[in-house]
Amino acid sequence: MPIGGQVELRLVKTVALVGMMGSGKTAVGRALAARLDVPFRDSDTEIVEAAQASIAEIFERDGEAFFRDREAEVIARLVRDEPVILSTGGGAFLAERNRHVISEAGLSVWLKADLELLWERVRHKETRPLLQTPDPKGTLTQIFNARQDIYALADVAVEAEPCLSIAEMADRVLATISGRTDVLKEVS
Ligand SMILES: Nc1ncnc2c1ncn2[C@@H]1O[C@H](COP(=O)(O)OP(=O)(O)O)[C@@H](O)[C@H]1O
Ligand SMILES: O=C(O)C1=C[C@@H](OP(=O)(O)O)[C@@H](O)[C@H](O)C1
Ligand SMILES: [Mg+2]
Repeated sequence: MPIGGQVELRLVKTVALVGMMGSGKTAVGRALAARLDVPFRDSDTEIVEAAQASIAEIFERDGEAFFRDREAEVIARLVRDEPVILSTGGGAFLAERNRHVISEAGLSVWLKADLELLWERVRHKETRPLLQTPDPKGTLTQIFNARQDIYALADVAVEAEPCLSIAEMADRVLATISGRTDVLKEVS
């Protein structure tokens, strides 16, 4: 991908996007992969395709623990392959096994958004089973508070802001990691 003239950047290490539901992992990850011309993977999508069922159906039918096991398998498989942009599900980074495989093979990037922005993004969607409660905003707040310290373990944090489009967020991630020569190599 040519950036700023003749410089081309080649992804040599998987970049795993982590963070809360609604932080933009899926949307920004897809844009970032397109920008770098590398494959995009989303752990939720892989699970859904393998199970031939939605995330909500898997939670309902098989339970969250089953989903978390499939999620760990998918992430371990994906980080072994060629470097990709990998968008994880919001709960994935909580598990030590996932943090471990991601840190062995890739760079973790936390898309850090405040609660109001997250709520605006998830409030009208029914695709996230953890928010199907009588008080979804209260639940989101609890999850947010419980997870912040764990997301902070990521290698890099990138602030999400309401004024930034998906493409601008992808640019911001790229700008943040562009100095990491272990992740992006300049090809002339
Ligand atoms: N920077 C952004 N600007 C506008 N909308 C966004 C942005 N990032 C994400 N969105 C939208 O917010 C919603 C949640 O984004 P998504 O990528 O699914 O988040 P995650 O995968 O982290 O749960 C989607 O409708 C997506 O299109
Ligand atoms: O935060 C979580 O525990 C979850 C986040 C979801 O992914 P997104 O973060 O992409 O919405 C999905 O994996 C599942 O609903 C559980
Ligand atoms: Mg997602």
